[in-house]
Amino acid sequence: MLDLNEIRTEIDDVDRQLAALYEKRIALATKVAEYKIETGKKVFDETREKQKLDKVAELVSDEKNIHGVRELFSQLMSTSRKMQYKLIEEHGLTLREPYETMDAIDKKHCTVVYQGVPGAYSYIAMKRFFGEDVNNFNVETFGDAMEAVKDGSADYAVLPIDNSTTGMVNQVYDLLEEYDNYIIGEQFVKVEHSLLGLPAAAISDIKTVYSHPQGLMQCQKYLDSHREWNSISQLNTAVSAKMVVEQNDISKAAIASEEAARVYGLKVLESKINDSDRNTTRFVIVSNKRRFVKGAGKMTICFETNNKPGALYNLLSHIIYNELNMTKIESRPIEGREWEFRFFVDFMGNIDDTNVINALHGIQEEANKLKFLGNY
Ligand SMILES: O=C(O)C(=O)C[C@]1(C(=O)O)C=C[C@@H](O)C=C1
Repeated sequence: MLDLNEIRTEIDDVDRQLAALYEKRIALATKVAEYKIETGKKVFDETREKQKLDKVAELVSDEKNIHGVRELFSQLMSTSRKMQYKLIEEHGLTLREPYETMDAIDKKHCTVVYQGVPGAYSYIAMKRFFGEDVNNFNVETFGDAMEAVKDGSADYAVLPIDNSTTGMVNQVYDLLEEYDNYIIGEQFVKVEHSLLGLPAAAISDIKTVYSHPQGLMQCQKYLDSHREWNSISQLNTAVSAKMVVEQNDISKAAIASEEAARVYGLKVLESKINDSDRNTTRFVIVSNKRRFVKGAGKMTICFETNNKPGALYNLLSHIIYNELNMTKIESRPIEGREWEFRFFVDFMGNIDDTNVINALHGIQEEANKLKFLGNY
């Protein structure tokens, strides 16, 4: 019978040696870092790492250990790189582009653009974030909103980015990558649909219901209980409300927000008719300036990787190693490159935090392309 304690004592002895050797190795890597600081040579040397892994594979006597020893040394070199990035940043050699901070967003003296029409959920998000009296205008598409921020006709745009039921808004993610605009705030809005009719209408009068396809889908159960109604898709929930007013027909109703009822003078025939009472949309506030609120606690970045095993794992390891809490990851196909993806990652932290700086330095050096999208 083997004695577990005895084996563990031997393991402890091996680990003591490993820890001492690890320290010796890191001390040498520190010297390499000093050399790289002086010469400006990049930390990540892919060729050297490949040679190293092949070399250590030759050093093991049992073939079964090749895989393990390669993995061990790739982790050792990964940690060595992260230590070097930290030293380089401490030396003032940052890869960060300049940015400004502000105490707060001046919500009184700004112009805000949103996509849609008054009463739409973007309009509600805008009012919630900037206040009722905000100076604003609306445009037809998300791209128009990004353009208005880019050319300065609006200081900020309010754009829906994720919904708790239906997921990411693909187009907004793609626009964030395309434009040099930055996220400086976010606003969550609980999406609560109501059935809106003309002031003279009663539920028993309704024959036709207008809404955005999402609005119809999110109220499927309610609509199933009124199968005699005819459902018709429209561009927008608020546009549907506007149509009910324009057609002035008591048999027509819209599924939209109560805010839309107020804006268009409609009557709420039934409120909270959505199937899930946890339906929430996250909106982002976007600016063309790299100016972030002091103490902002969430970062959004976007990066591309090679289509190689472990590439994503390696990039995310910078977030883990620097003890940052990743809250979201999404991927989108890269246009023109079949089956290659770009990743959007949210993690908690401020652009001035040392661990954020070190993680970004590592990702910037090791990703094909890193784009910093905001701090809010
Ligand atoms: O040899 C170097 O250039 C180092 O920076 C050291 C080291 C290592 O730890 O072995 C780390 C990173 C490089 O990608 C390659 C090797």
